[in-house]
Amino acid sequence: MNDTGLTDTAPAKITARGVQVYYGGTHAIKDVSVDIPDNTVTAFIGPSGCGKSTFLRCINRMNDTIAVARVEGDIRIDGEDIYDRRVDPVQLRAKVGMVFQKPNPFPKSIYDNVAYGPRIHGLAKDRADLDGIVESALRRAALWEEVKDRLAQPGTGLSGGQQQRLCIARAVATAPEVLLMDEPCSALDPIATAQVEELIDELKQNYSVVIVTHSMQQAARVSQRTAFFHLGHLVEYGETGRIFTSPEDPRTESYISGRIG
Ligand SMILES: Nc1ncnc2c1ncn2[C@@H]1O[C@H](COP(=O)(O)OP(=O)(O)OP(=O)(O)O)[C@@H](O)[C@H]1O
Repeated sequence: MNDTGLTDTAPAKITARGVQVYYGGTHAIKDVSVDIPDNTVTAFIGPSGCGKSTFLRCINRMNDTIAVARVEGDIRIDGEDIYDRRVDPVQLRAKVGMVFQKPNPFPKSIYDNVAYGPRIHGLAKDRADLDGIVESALRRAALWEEVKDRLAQPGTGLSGGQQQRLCIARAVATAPEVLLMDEPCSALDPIATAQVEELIDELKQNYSVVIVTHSMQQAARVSQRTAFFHLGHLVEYGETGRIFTSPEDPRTESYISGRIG
């Protein structure tokens, strides 16, 4: 590992090279290169406005939906350039699922929330197959036992923590390989947060999970690797324990000791 965030060993799931993001005249991400491994939780931390969410959104081309945003550089998943003209962003987002800060279930039943992606991507051959996909996604999101008897009820009727797990179930239902989470616990109480954190730990068995968090405690609890961003730069990236106990860059050290941010 060198200090720019590149690994020399195992092949990375996600590789970024020389990524720049501009919002009109604002240069939000400055020459970021990073290798993100599979079956790992990677945390993005840093002060407000440093670009964590912007960089996360590059990984499933969500910045394409922002008219003033411009992304440059190279981002690959399993070696495939996700910005290649032949890549359909809708297909990409099935492969790279995203969970947002505020739980945002669709105004549909619990079942239909989870079935939505598999339906639009034609992943189920019949109703029984779809039922199986929905059940398996809800189980992966540790929600099945709580909702199996009320699948026809609205997703919006669940508690905040349950809604967030429903959104995780919706994301995993399309058999993604990468899960992006943008402050997924910030609207949750401590008990729901603990449940979602436990779930994140389990999800890494099947996915490369990347989480933006404002909570250093959360980054320390859930992630194996941490990337510290500051003013659009990726300042330091490495094994989470090392970043928190012996950061190499004075900016990282200032942030984790509470002097900036
Ligand atoms: N849609 C947008 N249009 C214009 N500028 C934006 C947009 N989104 C973000 N920015 C700017 O890009 C920079 C990085 O913002 P970003 O939201 O990625 O930071 P962040 O580290 O995730 O912040 P926070 O922790 O506060 O969510 C900031 O200067 C922000 O004002």
